[in-house]
Amino acid sequence: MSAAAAHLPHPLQSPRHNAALRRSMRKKASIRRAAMITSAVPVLVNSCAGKMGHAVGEAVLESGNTLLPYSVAGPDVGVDVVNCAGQPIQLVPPEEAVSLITRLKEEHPELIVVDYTVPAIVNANADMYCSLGVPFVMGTTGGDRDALKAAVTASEATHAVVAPQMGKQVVAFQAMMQRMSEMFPGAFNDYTLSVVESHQKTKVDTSGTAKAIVESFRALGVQPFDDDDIELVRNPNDSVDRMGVPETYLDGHAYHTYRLTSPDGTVAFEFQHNVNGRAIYAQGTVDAVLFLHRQLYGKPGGATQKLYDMIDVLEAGVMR
Ligand SMILES: NC(=O)C1=CN([C@@H]2O[C@H](COP(=O)(O)OP(=O)(O)OC[C@H]3O[C@@H](n4cnc5c(N)ncnc54)[C@H](OP(=O)(O)O)[C@@H]3O)[C@@H](O)[C@H]2O)C=CC1
Ligand SMILES: O=C(O)C1=N[C@H](C(=O)O)C[C@H](O)C1
Repeated sequence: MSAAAAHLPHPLQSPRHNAALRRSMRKKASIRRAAMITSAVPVLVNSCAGKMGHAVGEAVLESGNTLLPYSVAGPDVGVDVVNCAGQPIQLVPPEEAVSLITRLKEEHPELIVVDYTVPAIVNANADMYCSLGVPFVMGTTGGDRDALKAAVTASEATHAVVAPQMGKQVVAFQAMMQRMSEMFPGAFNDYTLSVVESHQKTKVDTSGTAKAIVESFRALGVQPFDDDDIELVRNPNDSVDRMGVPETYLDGHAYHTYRLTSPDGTVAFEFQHNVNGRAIYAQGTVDAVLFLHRQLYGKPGGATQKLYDMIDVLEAGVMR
């Protein structure tokens, strides 16, 4: 070493080097965090025997995440195995749900459950996931929604995304109506509301999305309107002739029209969201799974909320 160099600070101690070292350590930590949250998320979908569960199973695989090869199905399911994009999924009866989920949670500590079952069991399933401490995305509609949300909020060990609507653009419309009602409460005072929704004939309940959006119309001041006032179309002929549903989508469509009319009949507003197929819900569900996983494992301290909805997921900017 030359005499001049002997007077220079050792490179490992120079301020510039230390700053570079800190930058490099920060970058490595961020890469480690990113690796953790972009590694495949293990997902159990109940029930892959149903239409939405099946579509979500395929979307999980398509997204490069891990679809676990089991699914809790209904009590009367006629087959043992269903095929999701080439992957066989073993169907498990509801009475084996607790032991299955307990085992899967041990094997996959970052397990997230997705539920697309039936309104009659939505509360029982949510209570089960809460008691098992497994995070879940609840797409199933109906049941007692207040009790469902209260169960998640009160639960000690779990977190959930609960929403009747997972389609990004419909969620954005829902958020817009909610914002409008908060910004301009009473803007539609005394207007008359009518709502008609058409779905496949197998849908057993009233649209959960319509119910959620009607809440905003109530806050905007419309004349008394109960959820029971929502008109349901389940007859395929009416879906085609009256609502304009293409015949190819009779087995999977969701057409909603909300009409607001002023007290003297001189002003009218109409809002529509018409969805054919199930792709936007399946993709949104995967976005919700990744959002929940990121909340739980992607940041120091974990999730800040117990209960999220799809407006939270949309606001996080993570919907594709
Ligand atoms: N959040 C959103 O964006 C969306 C929500 N949905 C909602 O998702 C739900 C499911 O819709 P969809 O897939 O069309 O309905 P399906 O009837 O096609 O599927 C429901 C499935 O749940 C099964 N099931 C019944 N009981 C149980 C049980 N105890 N445990 C596990 N599975 C059970 C049924 O089995 P079986 O037939 O043998 O009884 C059936 O396979 C509905 O509430 C619907 O409104 C739908 C689309 C989008
Ligand atoms: O059952 C369906 O199909 C749908 N259910 C959800 C609801 O009830 O709001 C969402 C969409 O309408 C499709």
